[in-house]
Amino acid sequence: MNYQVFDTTLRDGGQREGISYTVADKLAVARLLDEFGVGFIEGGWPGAMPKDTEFFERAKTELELRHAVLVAFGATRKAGVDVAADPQVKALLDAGTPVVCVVAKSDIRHVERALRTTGDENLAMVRDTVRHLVANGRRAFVDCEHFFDGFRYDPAYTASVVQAAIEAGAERVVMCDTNGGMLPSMITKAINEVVSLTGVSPEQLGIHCQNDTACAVANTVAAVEAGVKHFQCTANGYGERPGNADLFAVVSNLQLKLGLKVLPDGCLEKATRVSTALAEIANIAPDTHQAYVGAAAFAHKAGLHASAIKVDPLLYNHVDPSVVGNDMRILVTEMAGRASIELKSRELGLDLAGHPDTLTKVTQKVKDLEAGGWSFEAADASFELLVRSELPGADVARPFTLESYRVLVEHREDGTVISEATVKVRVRGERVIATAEGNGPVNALDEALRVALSNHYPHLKSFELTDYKVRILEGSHGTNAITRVLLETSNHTGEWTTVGVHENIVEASWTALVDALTYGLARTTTTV
Ligand SMILES: CC(=O)SCCNC(=O)CCNC(=O)[C@H](O)C(C)(C)COP(=O)(O)OP(=O)(O)OC[C@H]1O[C@@H](n2cnc3c(N)ncnc32)[C@H](O)[C@@H]1OP(=O)(O)O
Ligand SMILES: CC(=O)C(=O)O
Repeated sequence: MNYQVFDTTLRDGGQREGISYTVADKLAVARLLDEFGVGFIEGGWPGAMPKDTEFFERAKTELELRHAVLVAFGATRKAGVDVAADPQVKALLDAGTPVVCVVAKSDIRHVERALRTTGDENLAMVRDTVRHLVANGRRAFVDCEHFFDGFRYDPAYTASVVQAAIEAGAERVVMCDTNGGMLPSMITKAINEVVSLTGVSPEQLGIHCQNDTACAVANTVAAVEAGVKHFQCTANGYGERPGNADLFAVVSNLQLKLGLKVLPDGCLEKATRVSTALAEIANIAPDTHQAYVGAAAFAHKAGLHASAIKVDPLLYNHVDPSVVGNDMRILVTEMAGRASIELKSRELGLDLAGHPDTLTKVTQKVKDLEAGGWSFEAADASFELLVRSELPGADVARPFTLESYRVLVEHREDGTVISEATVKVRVRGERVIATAEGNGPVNALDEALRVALSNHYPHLKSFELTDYKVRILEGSHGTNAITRVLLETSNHTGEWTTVGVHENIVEASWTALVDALTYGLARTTTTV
């Protein structure tokens, strides 16, 4: 493959606030990145952190990579120090990777003020380090820190760093937008100028963009369009400050928009799964709105979109979601039209194509309910029950009818608070009264209802309430706010979400609870 996809999730990605990979995490991340087909995995800075040193040690026996080669990251030798005597450079060789990437100063202001040395000594540091690495059998890449800022300030000096690295044997010189302040047009201009100033081919250059202008992906793509074939990215854009160029967006753009083959066959469709798995390991909630791989990347809310999608999904999707392993979803909200309802119902296994009246009724009902505070967007189970109840010959068998319920909350002298609920229901012709305690009113109601239904529906036992979200919505008069409850229930076959809305939180919860049990029982009994 002509292109070098260089991943630095384990090095620059780890510089994101909140991420702290263990060595086991790092090994797991490397395996996933390899599965995704990247060509290079920068694993960390051996010698700087014990965890990174251990990672490279363990990688020697525990990592079997199919696509990628491992890269150790470090810095050029210290100013005034013999390269062979520099312990950081020695640690890079000890890591035993085929490739080493060293960061070098390429902005004369940094050389003089941060390194506190001369331009000539910095060039010698670059040359010595690259030659030493190459002499020890390593492929050497050089990350030119603050390349674009430096090139604007003193083009001749920055160009001389590039030339020094190439002449010493560096395979790639990577132009880093370290402060992330560039825009795509600035990247293109600088690359064209550096190529003509140095005579270095764009193919010998690489790109590494921080995301401080929110342009890291665009800047990376611009560099590739300018002829650069090595690009550095991180999974999900993790990295220092606002992060780096998101690997998944960059490779998807290059493959799907520019038609460049940057990953091995069959890898791009793993993007969504790998992105989510890497978020789990980083212990960061996946960004649902992330381009290409987010859960909402192909989620459509607007009725007009749905009506066109009904004709052809590509009318409102920039690519087929399956090419990156994602799915399209239709959201049902007050913005839905009949087409949204039809498509969402189809997603849930209900064909409403021959039921125009039902479509109209459900659409209006959703709009009316949402105006009153309901939200079906995240409550597919309640939506499905609503559709089924509007179908001709309504096919939802309610497992019980309610006569009444009552909940008491008791604060005892010793400070404990106990809730007790009594429900009176009719189940298959039988009147049942059941009472139960719980740690809160909703828990007590749930318990009491289960007791009441358990003889007729023994598999209710497997249902578990897994999430309970409450949102207080402003009422029109300020004082009469209403409550929306979203309830997530699961059993061994899956999970489902229901919604309830009322001025009274217990009643809102009861509505969501009844839908949860009704829906769950409909899925697990043949009687419904
Ligand atoms: C742009 C980037 O993101 S590059 C990646 C940056 N990543 C990290 O810094 C994470 C890991 N870093 C560390 O663990 C530590 O900073 C270490 C181990 C590398 C160095 O720690 P210390 O020796 O305590 O030095 P400290 O961090 O205070 O300062 C950095 C030193 O490296 C020098 N340095 C900075 N860049 C370079 C370079 N490209 N080549 C050589 N030396 C460099 C600085 O001049 C400074 O030297 P000094 O100690 O003689 O003043
Ligand atoms: C090397 C690097 O991470 C940077 O310059 O941003």
